[in-house]
Amino acid sequence: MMEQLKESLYQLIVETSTNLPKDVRRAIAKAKTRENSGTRAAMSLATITENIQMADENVSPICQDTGMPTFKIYTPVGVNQLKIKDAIYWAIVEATKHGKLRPNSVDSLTGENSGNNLGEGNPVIKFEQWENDYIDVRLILKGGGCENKNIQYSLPCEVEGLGRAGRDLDGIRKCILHSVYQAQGQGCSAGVIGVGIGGDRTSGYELAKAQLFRSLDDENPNEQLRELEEYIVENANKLGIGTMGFGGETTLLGCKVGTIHRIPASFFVSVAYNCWAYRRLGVKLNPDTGEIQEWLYQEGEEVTFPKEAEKEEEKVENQTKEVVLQAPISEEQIRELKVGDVVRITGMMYTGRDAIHKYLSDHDCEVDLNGQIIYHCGPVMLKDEDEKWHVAAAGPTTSIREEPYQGDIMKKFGIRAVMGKGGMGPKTLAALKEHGGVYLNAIGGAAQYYAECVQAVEGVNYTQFGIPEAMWHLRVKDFTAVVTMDSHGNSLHQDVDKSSLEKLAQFKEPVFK
Ligand SMILES: O=C(O)C[C@H](O)C(=O)O
Ligand code: SF4
Repeated sequence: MMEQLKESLYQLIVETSTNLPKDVRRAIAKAKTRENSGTRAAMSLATITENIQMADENVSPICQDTGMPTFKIYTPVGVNQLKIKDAIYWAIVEATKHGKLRPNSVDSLTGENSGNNLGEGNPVIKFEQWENDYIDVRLILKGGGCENKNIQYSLPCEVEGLGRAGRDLDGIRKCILHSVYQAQGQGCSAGVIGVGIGGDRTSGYELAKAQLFRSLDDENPNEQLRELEEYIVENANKLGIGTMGFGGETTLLGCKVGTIHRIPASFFVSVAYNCWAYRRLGVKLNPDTGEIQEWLYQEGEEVTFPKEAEKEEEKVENQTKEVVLQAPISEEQIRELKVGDVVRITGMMYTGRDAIHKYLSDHDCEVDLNGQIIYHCGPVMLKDEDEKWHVAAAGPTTSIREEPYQGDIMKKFGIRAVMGKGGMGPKTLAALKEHGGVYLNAIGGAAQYYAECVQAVEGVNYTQFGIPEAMWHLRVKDFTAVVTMDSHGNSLHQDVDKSSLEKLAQFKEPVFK
């Protein structure tokens, strides 16, 4: 029983990380039909769908951030839950060893990465008992970028763009619309939101996250909530934020709302935002043997995607101009770039994310970064038999976290380009103008697509910060990204934020009485 149980849980983890469920694939396929070919949105979606296909074929992580593994388990009375826990720990360690999960468990005080995804509070495992005669195990791998966009409202409140939100269905409606606006593209839109109405601050968020275990195709049995869910998806998609915040027709793939009782003084609306890389699967297990009896969320026809990212990239390039960037880059080259240009990077780039940015703000760098490109990325790395490193997954991380440091670091070390996703703020924009730099936006979550652009790992520094936080020296070829902030004070992110806030204000009038 134990061996089979371990194996079944291992399979669940691997499938969840590498094979996007069919209900999510259907929603993404539908979003794709709404975008016109030749737009940045169509290009992003083509990259995303090609990436989904590659992850499936390579049995490799869809996105490099394999999140905080969270299990929800129902067991028949009498089943030993401690044994299941042990089997999960084993499977998590094994999946990490094989590059199916990124080592993601970090000591909050020392910053030390445990290396195997275990640690105080990790993974999250929640048990319930039930009267059924099988074990139901569900797993969600929700990454950090979208987790950071979760938001909780306490009613009544004043909602930016929408005015007062009272303690009623219409107030709830305003909070949910606002939650989509405030996420912009930073949680790798188009996303899915789980909403919890009521509870306290903790159980409200729990409820919101539990909604993410519903199928995208289900229908809320509560008529008022069903209407609310439909309204939100329809109207959030009018905000024009689009895939990755590039503008476009689809901003939200789904909205699932649940409600629990509250106490008289509190009225919370909690929103859990999940990126398009909505990795959650489930299995029914035989309680005697541990064998998988059935996979969940996998009803219906296969949904596969053609490889057309390259074609869509070329279409967008033809409308602007194709620029090949190769470090070291001069200030003059950078000044020629404008928002909207598609660049292809060939040559070297260096990864650097949270720990590196903090460190470099008051230390020298072991690498000469003059004229170089910094990639906000925490990859999944694997070592081969010859002790050589290989990139197993390497999409961008949310850049805005580096906002306090970025401008100063670019100036201090002569960095000419930074690449990540979601854009950066006014401080960085001003520094790009002053120093001569650009911000490049890669497609969040497209970890397989970009891993294939990496030809060699030529070195690594700062491994003491852990695998995702180290500075990896990557030799790449044809690594495509869009200039979304240039050295002339232009920012696509600022523009989309402004126009989506204006659109949000159209939904001020009461809808649900
Ligand atoms: O940690 C990462 O690699 C990415 C993160 O999920 C993010 O969206 O910023
Ligand atoms: S990088 Fe994007 S797709 Fe990946 S976990 Fe973060 S938010 Fe999700």
